[in-house]
Amino acid sequence: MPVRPRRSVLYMPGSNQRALEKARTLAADTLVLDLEDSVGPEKKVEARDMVVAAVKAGGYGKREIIIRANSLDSEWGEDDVRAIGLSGADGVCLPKIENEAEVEAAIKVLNDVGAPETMQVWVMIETPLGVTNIHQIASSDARMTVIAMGTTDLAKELRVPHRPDRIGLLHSLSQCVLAARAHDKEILDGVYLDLQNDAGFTEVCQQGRDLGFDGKTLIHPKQLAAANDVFGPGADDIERAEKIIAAWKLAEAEGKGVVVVDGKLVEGMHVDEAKRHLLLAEKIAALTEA
Ligand SMILES: CC(C)(COP(=O)(O)OP(=O)(O)OC[C@H]1O[C@@H](n2cnc3c(N)ncnc32)[C@H](O)[C@@H]1OP(=O)(O)O)[C@@H](O)C(=O)NCCC(=O)NCCSC(=O)C[C@H](O)C(=O)O
Ligand SMILES: [Mg+2]
Repeated sequence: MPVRPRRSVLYMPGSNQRALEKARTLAADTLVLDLEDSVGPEKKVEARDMVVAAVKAGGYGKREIIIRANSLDSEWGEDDVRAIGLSGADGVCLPKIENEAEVEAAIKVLNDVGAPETMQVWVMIETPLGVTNIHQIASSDARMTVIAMGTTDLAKELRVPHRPDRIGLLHSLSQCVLAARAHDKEILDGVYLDLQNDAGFTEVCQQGRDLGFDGKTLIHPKQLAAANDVFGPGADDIERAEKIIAAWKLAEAEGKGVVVVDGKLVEGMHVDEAKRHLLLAEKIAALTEA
């Protein structure tokens, strides 16, 4: 899969015009314009029209634009997916996915409406059944590129408390990371709800990165800087990646398959990792270029 930065993925209610406007100026890699849980039933249709109009009006620069639809089994889901398919957004996010058939059903709606082939499908895993079936879900159609954890719903369904160490969620989170990697998908950590606790937010970002997530889903602009920092390659990573690649070139010229950099053994897989860090850093820089 091509490398694409998704360090910071900001949700906003599709019914909030000010947020849809403000998002054009925010340092988010991806925006998720929500039609599901943050929009009340009486505003669903209006919000759908608002997000489609906002995407068509443009002004979001190089930010990736995803629209979260209502479930296909709700009264709004199918019309949402149809409208999103023709909206010009980069993808549709499907909430509470529990099996591959639900993904295929949404893809059929996209294909029937003539959505571009490049339109991505994101799946949200936020129920015990979704976690249990994650390998089947992660192996579905090539349009399916990203798995996003819905940890608020999942914690409720599992009946686990929101603890700082997320002990009750760790098994599910790691299962989903494993499936994402096995099937070459990207995976995003869930949201952090306590907007007053900046230190706690940074810690949970670090935990997510260490568990293997590519980025974090967010609910407020104040969370962007820490997520971008934690999930981006830092200056140290870039310096080490450059050293590894330079040392590897020399080693190759000498016919060696291993080399030691700053006292640590480096082999081919470290070189691949170093190249990925540099590519990600390049793509991040490109996002902010005019
Ligand atoms: C949580 C909020 C309701 C707080 O909103 P507000 O009181 O307006 O915050 P501020 O006054 O601090 O806002 C400051 C400025 O930033 C803009 N803003 C705020 N939030 C966003 C946002 N998400 N995107 C874009 N812009 C935002 C305000 O407009 C202010 O701008 P300005 O006028 O220039 O001062 C609010 O943050 C919010 O609604 N957040 C998103 C909630 C949401 O989308 N929820 C659904 C997705 S998460 C989910 O569903 C969980 C998942 O499914 C699971 O199960 O885990
Ligand atoms: Mg949810």
